Amino acid sequence: MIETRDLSCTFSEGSFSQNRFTAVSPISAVFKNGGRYAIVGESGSGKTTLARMIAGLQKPDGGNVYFDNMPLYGRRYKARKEHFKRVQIIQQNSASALDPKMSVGKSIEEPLICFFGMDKARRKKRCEELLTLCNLPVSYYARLPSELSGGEQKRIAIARALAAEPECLIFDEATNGFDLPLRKKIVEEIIDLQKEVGFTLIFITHDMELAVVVADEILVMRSSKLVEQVTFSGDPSVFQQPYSKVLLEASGII
Ligand SMILES: Nc1ncnc2c1ncn2[C@@H]1O[C@H](COP(=O)(O)OP(=O)(O)OP(=O)(O)O)[C@@H](O)[C@H]1O
Repeated sequence: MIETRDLSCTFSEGSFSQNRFTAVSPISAVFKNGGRYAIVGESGSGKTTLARMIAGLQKPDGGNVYFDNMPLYGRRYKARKEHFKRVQIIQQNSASALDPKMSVGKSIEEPLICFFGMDKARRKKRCEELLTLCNLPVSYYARLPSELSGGEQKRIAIARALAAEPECLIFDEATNGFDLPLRKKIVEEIIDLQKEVGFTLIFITHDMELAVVVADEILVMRSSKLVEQVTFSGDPSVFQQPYSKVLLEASGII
């Protein structure tokens, strides 16, 4: 189980400024193993920063992230390999995170070497399994990222993340530039993968329409704050806060 307790983050307002602004105000939330969660809110509300703190990539200013009650951050925090195995994050610019000179196969094999020390033959086999799992042909093994479409690059990023066999996968939706059918297809694929593999899914989006499809637990964020966290099973009246209703209305759900 992942828990954030009073987790907060501020950033400097500029290189020459002493002032700081709050990207995430203290947030306490629970993410149970194998659950599907969505963090939804407008651009700049702090969703990615919250996710990056959970992923061990952004040190908080206050509070902590707990994995089965063990705190992640200490006074001399250094990002640790075990944590990256536990939580994988697919960030908005996942395609550009792929090394353009590295073949798809090599990219997916990196975590297999790093986390499992697999030999060449086992790596290749596992890599082909992951490509198939992510609806890609095994013949893509030798391709370069530049030889793939945006949607295919996203699937490679997902396959690479799953290679680590994480407990939790954070998917920063960011299908900017993708048309709606492709966004929906990738979302459907993520849900299918979650059901098949069983990781905890934290799905970040500004689109309530996607959040209600993906998640059974929805966290609504606005201006760095957690507005509410609701368990959702199809009935929009569970949302109590006016801002959540604005998002539901904007998506045509109510
Ligand atoms: N490394 C950073 N340094 C300074 N400011 C940052 C940094 N990262 C994020 N911010 C700022 O923190 C605020 C929250 O950003 P964040 O990316 O978490 O929001 P978001 O809800 O994920 O937005 P989006 O949906 O547009 O990705 C924004 O005002 C952003 O400009």
